[in-house]
Amino acid sequence: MAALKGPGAAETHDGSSLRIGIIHARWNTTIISALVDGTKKALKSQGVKEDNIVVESVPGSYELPLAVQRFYAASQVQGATSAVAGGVASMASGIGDLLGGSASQTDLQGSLQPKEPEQKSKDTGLKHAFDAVIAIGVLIKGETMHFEYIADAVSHGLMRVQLDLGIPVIFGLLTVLTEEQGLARAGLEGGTGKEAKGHNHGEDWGNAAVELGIKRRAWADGKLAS
Ligand SMILES: Nc1c(NC[C@H](O)[C@H](O)[C@H](O)CO)[nH]c(=O)[nH]c1=O
Ligand SMILES: CC(=O)[C@@H](O)COP(=O)(O)O
Repeated sequence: MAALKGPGAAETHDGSSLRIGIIHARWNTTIISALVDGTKKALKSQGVKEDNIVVESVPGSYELPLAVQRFYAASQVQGATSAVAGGVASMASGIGDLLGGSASQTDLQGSLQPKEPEQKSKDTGLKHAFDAVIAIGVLIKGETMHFEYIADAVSHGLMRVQLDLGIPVIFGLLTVLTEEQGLARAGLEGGTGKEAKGHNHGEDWGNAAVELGIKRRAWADGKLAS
């Protein structure tokens, strides 16, 4: 019988034009690493290219809301800078065209020279602002009220950043009462090897980022599902 609880079958989308940011806390690293892996696996299965997944970390979950905000702003700066650089490059190539130098390279005597092989940039990823940011953290209840305060502050902080920025901020925050609960939700129930069981919630977060990234773009163009 299909599971009653959970997001159901993920919608499939072509994520090949998306640029996704992942920002994760480092507290409870074993669980975090599995969640980040699960997230990346889902992103890639929906067509997002490795080069277009940018991963950053912060010490703890409390740092996530500000980090998402600034991380996204950095991607906007990068997008604007590369657009300007692209404009200058195309102007330069236009000047080259006027001088007759774009199709072939000539030396001063005018003899035909072989064209230099095109320089392949090492960084081949997209440079536009992120289409979605996935915030990942794991809060485990301890002896004090620390957990409750952080869980509340981070949840509200991430929602606020999401609405302020108008971009999908995927809520990848586990708020669990025990380590076992955290391990199970990262697909690590029963161990970290082949025996590991449990649903890795990172996969849902990756799928949600692609779906929302694509839908937000369509909505921005006034396109609605018919
Ligand atoms: N207890 C957990 C924390 N605590 C650390 C805070 O998030 C924060 O880094 C610190 O207070 C400095 O501002 N973080 C988690 O991600 N998970 C926890 O279980
Ligand atoms: C970092 C703290 O404030 C720490 O004392 C929280 O303790 P607990 O996780 O046991 O509530």
